[in-house]
Amino acid sequence: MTTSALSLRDAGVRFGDRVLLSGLDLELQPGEFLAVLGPNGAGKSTLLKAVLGQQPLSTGELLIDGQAPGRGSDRVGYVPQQKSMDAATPLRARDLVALGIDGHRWGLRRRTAEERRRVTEALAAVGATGYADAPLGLLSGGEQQRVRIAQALATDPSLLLCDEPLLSLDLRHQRAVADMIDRRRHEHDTAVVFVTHEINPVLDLVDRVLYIAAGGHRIGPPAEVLTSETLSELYRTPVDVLNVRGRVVVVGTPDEPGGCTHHELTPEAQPAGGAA
Ligand SMILES: Nc1ncnc2c1ncn2[C@@H]1O[C@H](COP(=O)(O)OP(=O)(O)OP(=O)(O)O)[C@@H](O)[C@H]1O
Repeated sequence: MTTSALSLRDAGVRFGDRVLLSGLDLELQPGEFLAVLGPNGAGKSTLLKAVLGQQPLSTGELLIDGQAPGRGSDRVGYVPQQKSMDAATPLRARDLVALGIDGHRWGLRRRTAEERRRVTEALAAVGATGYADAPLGLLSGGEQQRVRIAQALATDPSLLLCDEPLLSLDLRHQRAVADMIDRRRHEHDTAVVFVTHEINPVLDLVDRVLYIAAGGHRIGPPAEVLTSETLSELYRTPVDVLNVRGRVVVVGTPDEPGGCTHHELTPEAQPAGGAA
């Protein structure tokens, strides 16, 4: 039997009286693409922190490739939420990627030829060779995001964690970044955990969705989880999954500012029975 890239058994996280996650069971297979959805404060980033070994579980068990999580593990690549980089930052794209390989080591030392080759390869794999030596602060948001992904993939991890990697990218760059991650998981069997508020750009790539809300969580294929019935149960309030002008949108969630939608689904992925 294949070892799961990520295994969660009865996993839970609570802060005082506040239960964020409980009874979470998940076996994520190598190469599988899991989208993690849910309103602000639901616990999506906390789940990533648990996988990174930065947040202990309150209950249950978490294994990566059959082993306990640990900080600085080569087995896990992490693309953190995008923060704009200071234009004056002295780091080059190449330096950031190199930190993905040896950032956990203390002190200055000369990088080996093998390490330099891995950095060059990682940059080439995301199409960033052209700006490998450019200062990071001068790159566009989309270019910086490619470099972050190169950094996360430089150690050839078996599990890639992405926290809102499409944030502030235009549609073309969203697609390019999503396709890059998709190619990686197909070519290297890298499992992907992809936290996002906007499912639409990756819906055709996603194998399963983990939707976390105050009423608990659901895991399954998008067409099973993203339905009026399931989301109404999760939010404990009537929520509709609608088809509007050829797009499916989720309306009625308590976290919608001014009633606008936060998920848009493509018509092909419209959950059975979920459209108006
Ligand atoms: N160490 C901690 N102690 C107490 N509360 C915490 C701690 N870490 C996180 N929280 C709380 O847990 C909740 C979940 O936070 P988390 O960042 O996981 O949410 P999220 O689903 O990623 O939200 P967003 O979509 O806004 O990024 C938040 O209300 C946060 O304040």
